[in-house]
Amino acid sequence: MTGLAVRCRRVLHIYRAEGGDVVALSGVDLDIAAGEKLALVGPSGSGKSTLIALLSGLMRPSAGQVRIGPVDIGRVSDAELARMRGTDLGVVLQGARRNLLPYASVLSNIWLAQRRAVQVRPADVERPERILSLLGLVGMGHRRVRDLPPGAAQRVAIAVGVAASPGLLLIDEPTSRLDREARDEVLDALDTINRERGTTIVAVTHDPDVGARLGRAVTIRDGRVGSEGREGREFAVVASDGTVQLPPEVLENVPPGTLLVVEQTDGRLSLLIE
Ligand SMILES: Nc1ncnc2c1ncn2[C@@H]1O[C@H](COP(=O)(O)OP(=O)(O)OP(=O)(O)O)[C@@H](O)[C@H]1O
Repeated sequence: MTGLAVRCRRVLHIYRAEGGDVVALSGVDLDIAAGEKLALVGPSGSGKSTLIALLSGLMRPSAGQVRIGPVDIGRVSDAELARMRGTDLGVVLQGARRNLLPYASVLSNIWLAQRRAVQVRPADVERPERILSLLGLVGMGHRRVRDLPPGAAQRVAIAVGVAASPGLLLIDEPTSRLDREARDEVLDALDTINRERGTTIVAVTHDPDVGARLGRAVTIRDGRVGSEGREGREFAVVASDGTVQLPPEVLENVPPGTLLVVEQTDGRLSLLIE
């Protein structure tokens, strides 16, 4: 299927924990066009994995709207959500081998991932050999997953993630613990999938080069969109409630409660400390 667009509005997510509730996301506004590639970056604990879990339909938001294509994840039935997870949404968890059956062959892993889609929309499902070729894995179909080097295992995990031809591929840390060559092969594979199939790709990463390579890098900070990098420039982002996060280096000099005067002149917006 072709790429799916994503729309998040004022997304809030709270984990109910014994020691007290944790607000993991506190008003995320984010639009991703169909067929776009995007990196989610940000400090540890800022909410990236929570956002990916919501986009992959593993959890529903506590409040706000998460829309994948035409579907509102918060309102759709459990059965429909389960169908989407086996077909429209491809998920690659952190650590390639967590996504794979180690004693099965590469081709068996791909066939298993296609089972649901073969029943629901067979016309969209590509031959496994074609998927191997998309990911630069030609000739590896009969190898056992446990015998593969880390870079190839990561590409097999991605092959499994895209096996059902999803419109949205979500991938957590696609290049962590890979050497430079393997990392480039993984990034090339993501480019090929995006270019040839129009799949929307969202990757969580701590690697700034991955963010730069994907073209758009959204920084999640304190459970919200903190800033966005495009073509080497970093931008502040206005949220739907009108708030803007100041960059951390600016925030160091502006303690909470500081009064600012906002001035707008000829397309220029200035914040002045009184
Ligand atoms: N199952 C859970 N129960 C309670 N709190 C959780 C749970 N999962 C995550 N959190 C908390 O929610 C917040 C956001 O966590 P999340 O894992 O989404 O951040 P992250 O940006 O992905 O971090 P990392 O880069 O370390 O993976 C953190 O404060 C975390 O401790």
